[in-house]
Amino acid sequence: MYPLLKLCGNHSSDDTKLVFSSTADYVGFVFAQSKRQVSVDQLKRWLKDRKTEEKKVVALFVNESVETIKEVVSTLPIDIIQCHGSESAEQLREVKSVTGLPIWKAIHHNEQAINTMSSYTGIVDGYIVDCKVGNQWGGTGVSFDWNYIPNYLAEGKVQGVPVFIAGGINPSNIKKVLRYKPDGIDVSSGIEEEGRKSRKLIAELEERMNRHDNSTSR
Ligand SMILES: O=C(O)c1ccccc1NCC(=O)[C@H](O)[C@H](O)COP(=O)(O)O
Repeated sequence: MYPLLKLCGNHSSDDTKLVFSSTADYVGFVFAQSKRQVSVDQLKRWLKDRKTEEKKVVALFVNESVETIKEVVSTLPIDIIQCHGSESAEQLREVKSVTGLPIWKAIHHNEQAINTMSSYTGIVDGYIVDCKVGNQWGGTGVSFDWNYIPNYLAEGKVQGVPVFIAGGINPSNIKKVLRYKPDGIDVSSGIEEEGRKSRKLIAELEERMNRHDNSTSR
């Protein structure tokens, strides 16, 4: 079984075209402050000619107000809201109740991370376990210690929700992370060349995940 694949941080019309022609299950767009930040108007244009029902579109926020999140998701065909900051369980409950959309929470690997995860039990619909570097919340290209992956997967199982592994995954190390059998993987920097999503790197990633057969039946 393949893990689910999320390709995140798409920030141009070309990136969007590429990831929609890939075998990714989820395509992610960053609304938070970042070199990959997108605006509602840009995304409206880029998604106009895409068959958005073929992929799930994920909107990523960092410590954003409920009002702004509501505005973004009511204007665009967003399927999932990903909160990638230090949002509390109560804040996520409110986002979920106001938008009616599934919520994924990023968990930044550290000694308290499993406790943090359990504080969201029953509220969130999935997790992205990522690496925090300095004041950057994500998209760093840096991996955490993958020996901890089984602990995160076990907590996801207890909660009955999928756990995606993120942070520094690329075509060269994908085989290693797949050995842990994560529910999903989330990649951004590892499929970029000169800051843009690369057809070649996406193809290499898919090749190493053996997802080619799948793409024809989607
Ligand atoms: O991608 C960003 O620039 C970003 C900025 C602020 C918060 C989160 C961000 N990205 C989150 C993602 O979903 C990435 O896919 C994830 O962090 C993995 O990134 P990478 O290590 O570059 O593969």
